[in-house]
Amino acid sequence: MEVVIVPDAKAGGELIAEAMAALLRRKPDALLGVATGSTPLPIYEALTGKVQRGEVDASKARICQLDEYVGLPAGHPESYRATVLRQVVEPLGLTEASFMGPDGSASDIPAACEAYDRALAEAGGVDLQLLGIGTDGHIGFNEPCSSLASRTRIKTLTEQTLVDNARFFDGDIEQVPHHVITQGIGTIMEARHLVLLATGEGKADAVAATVEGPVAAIVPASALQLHRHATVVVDEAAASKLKLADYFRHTYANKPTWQGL
Ligand SMILES: N[C@@H]1[C@@H](O)[C@H](O)[C@@H](COP(=O)(O)O)O[C@@H]1O
Repeated sequence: MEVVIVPDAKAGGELIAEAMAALLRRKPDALLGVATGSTPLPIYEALTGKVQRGEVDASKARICQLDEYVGLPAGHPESYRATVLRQVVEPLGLTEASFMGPDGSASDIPAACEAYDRALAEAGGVDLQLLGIGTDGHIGFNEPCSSLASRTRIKTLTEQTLVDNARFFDGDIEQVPHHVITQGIGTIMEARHLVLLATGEGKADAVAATVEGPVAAIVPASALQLHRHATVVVDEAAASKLKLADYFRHTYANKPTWQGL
């Protein structure tokens, strides 16, 4: 696992967007797994800027979703499908034809979950999966004690996540769906490159447990320790509880430039 400490969220966004652009230059039809929440917004902004300035061609890129609420009416602005279309697909100049996501309004949820896992595999697998992290260490919507081998399936949100996400629903916790579909941890681990961005002091405990704690289902993001190509990008605030922060700074500062992320 590589840990990169950046000065702030904007620098993290720029660094990761450049890694995505480099991937698209090598593989124009790369399948990019995207995440929702506030954290990845600087990535999408930076990548859109690169596309608009002609620094990278994203016209063949394919985008896939990490997770989704269950039971929101189709087209609800806070569904993750609508969010990803608004924040990523449209700004990159893509259409829904380049986009894949699980169907949170399906009548047969287990079938929809299986279909999504199958669709990801049939698409050749995810090339680069962006991840945020919940304050409780979740990735996607894999809450603490999710199986580290889990596949895409339905999950129930913890009280903490309901509280954290109420801000997207007018601050009203009653409006936050209790159930979600999420790529499982086993599914996420099949992506060829995992890139987790965490910013702000509120994520410092979760980051420390993810990077320096034991691999344990109580901290779902700690599964990244078992991935062959996982990059954790953190700003100074989110890095503030890392014991090895100076080592991480040193290794990144001395990294050969050809290596990329
Ligand atoms: N399902 C999403 C996660 O994918 C995201 O990482 C997390 C953190 O969101 P934020 O980046 O807004 O803190 O929120 C939600 O729970």
